[in-house]
Amino acid sequence: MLECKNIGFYYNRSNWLFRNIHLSIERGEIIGIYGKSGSGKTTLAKIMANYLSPMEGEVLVDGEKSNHSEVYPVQLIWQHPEQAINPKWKLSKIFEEAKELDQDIPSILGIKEEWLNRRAHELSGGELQRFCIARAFHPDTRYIIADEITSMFDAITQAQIWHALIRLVKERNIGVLAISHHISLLERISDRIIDFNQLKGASEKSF
Ligand SMILES: Nc1ncnc2c1ncn2[C@@H]1O[C@H](COP(=O)(O)OP(=O)(O)OP(=O)(O)O)[C@@H](O)[C@H]1O
Repeated sequence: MLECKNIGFYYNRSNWLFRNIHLSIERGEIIGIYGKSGSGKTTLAKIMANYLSPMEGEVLVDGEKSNHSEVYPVQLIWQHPEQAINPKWKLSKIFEEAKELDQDIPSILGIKEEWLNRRAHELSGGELQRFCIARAFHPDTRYIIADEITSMFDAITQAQIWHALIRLVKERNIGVLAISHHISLLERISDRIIDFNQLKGASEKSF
């Protein structure tokens, strides 16, 4: 289980962004989360993926705090794939770096052989995002935080990407936190849905 226990965070000492966040994600479960722009969803995602440290509380991954191992078991996928991939690299380098990736992952995600010889700016955002998703499926990954990962794409691309991602996480028993402003998308993909504002307001309740 991926657990947020009593998490509190601020960027500015005089103004807590949120406090008392309690949230648990089981392996194999997909939780959808929505909420007002600027409410702190991306910040919580960064805390859960160990990019930021909370001022209060702790994140436990299957009962353990981060041990700063090489590959963190919680992988974050961002909204903007073009910012997550070095523009100078040929895409084949993504897979050269991620040597331990299962062979079947690129084809499940619809990654075409011919894309591997191109650089990031020679692919569309939807094509590029498939590489970011593939890379997140390291054998050590147990949880994925998906922060608005398809919001820039058309409905068909969005459906294709989520269809593949759900197949991969269910096969591998990976827990997912999906952040989106599109509640209709969350309704289609999630096992349960949480309003981030409720999460922020719930001092005692655990989600
Ligand atoms: N590095 C930073 N330094 C200072 N303030 C920040 C920083 N990053 C984010 N913020 C502020 O923290 C608040 C929460 O931002 P965050 O990106 O977590 O919200 P969000 O709920 O994900 O928003 P959106 O739905 O628009 O993506 C915002 O007011 C934002 O301006």
